[in-house]
Amino acid sequence: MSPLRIAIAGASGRMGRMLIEATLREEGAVLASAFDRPGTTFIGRDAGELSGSATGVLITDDSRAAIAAADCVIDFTRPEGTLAHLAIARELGKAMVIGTTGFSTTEKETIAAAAQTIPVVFAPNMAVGVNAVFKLLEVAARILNDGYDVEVIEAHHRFKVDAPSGTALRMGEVVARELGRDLEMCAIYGREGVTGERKAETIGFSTIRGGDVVGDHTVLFAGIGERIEITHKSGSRMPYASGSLRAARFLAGRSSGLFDMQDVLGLR
Ligand SMILES: NC(=O)C1=CN([C@@H]2O[C@H](COP(=O)(O)OP(=O)(O)OC[C@H]3O[C@@H](n4cnc5c(N)ncnc54)[C@H](OP(=O)(O)O)[C@@H]3O)[C@@H](O)[C@H]2O)C=CC1
Ligand SMILES: O=C(O)C1=N[C@H](C(=O)O)C[C@H](O)C1
Repeated sequence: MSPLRIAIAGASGRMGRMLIEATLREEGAVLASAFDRPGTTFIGRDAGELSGSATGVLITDDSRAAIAAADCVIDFTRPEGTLAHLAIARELGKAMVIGTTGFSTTEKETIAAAAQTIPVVFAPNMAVGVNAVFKLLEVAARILNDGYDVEVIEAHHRFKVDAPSGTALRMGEVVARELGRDLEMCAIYGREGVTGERKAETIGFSTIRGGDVVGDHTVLFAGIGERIEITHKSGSRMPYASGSLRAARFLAGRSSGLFDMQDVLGLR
């Protein structure tokens, strides 16, 4: 069988570098191309340079040519970049794994529309452990149900541009769905001043940004006389990259459809 050809978008970013390293290690996959936006320092340099291994693949700013050379694009950039790459992937009939976070509702609808013609895995967190936590949250919410206040706390590095994290929002969605609530109606994003007493049906979000924290998430169920905390801590970005390659393999041979890591991991 011919190897799965992978294109990495945002190649010189934190995740881009990790994805190049993971692709080079992945059996049955090859790094077909690596690209970044025009003006980025690493254009024209070897894609392996940032992780210390020569690949012969140069980072290009020609996104169309890079996508054309691959079977699947893995994209961890910014919403506007991802949507531009998605339009090209759709036109060329290529699969796409999207890890970017911070999309608006309308932008998410654009992704869903594209997935009617190409296969897409779109997930705020590709790590197996985080996806296991989503399942644990369903169970916890089902059992605890009433009488526990739900708060989601997340911490990330100082460079992160969106808040709350996509993972924190998904955790909130998972718990809200299980409790029969609509997150859009019950989410509280930070508190300040005289807020009044906490309303029972709300789900609160707290965001910490600092240093090089890779990504920590806790969901707190606070009752009277007891507290339950479900926590995931990332020590490395490699689990996100490995999960993305697993997602790319999952898409091989599919013609269209919108999936997330729960589908990839068979957790539905
Ligand atoms: N789903 C998951 O498992 C995970 C998701 N993420 C998400 O992935 C995204 C990227 O994170 P991270 O790697 O830390 O970010 P970085 O800022 O380190 O990297 C982003 C890369 O994308 C490029 N880029 C920025 N804007 C555009 C654009 N408009 N068009 C094309 N390329 C662009 C950047 O180029 P330049 O340097 O020139 O700005 C850079 O190379 C974030 O949304 C983050 O939340 C992160 C980790 C795990
Ligand atoms: O920006 C990051 O770094 C991360 N972003 C994702 C998110 O917003 O949930 C996933 C992970 O937490 C790292």
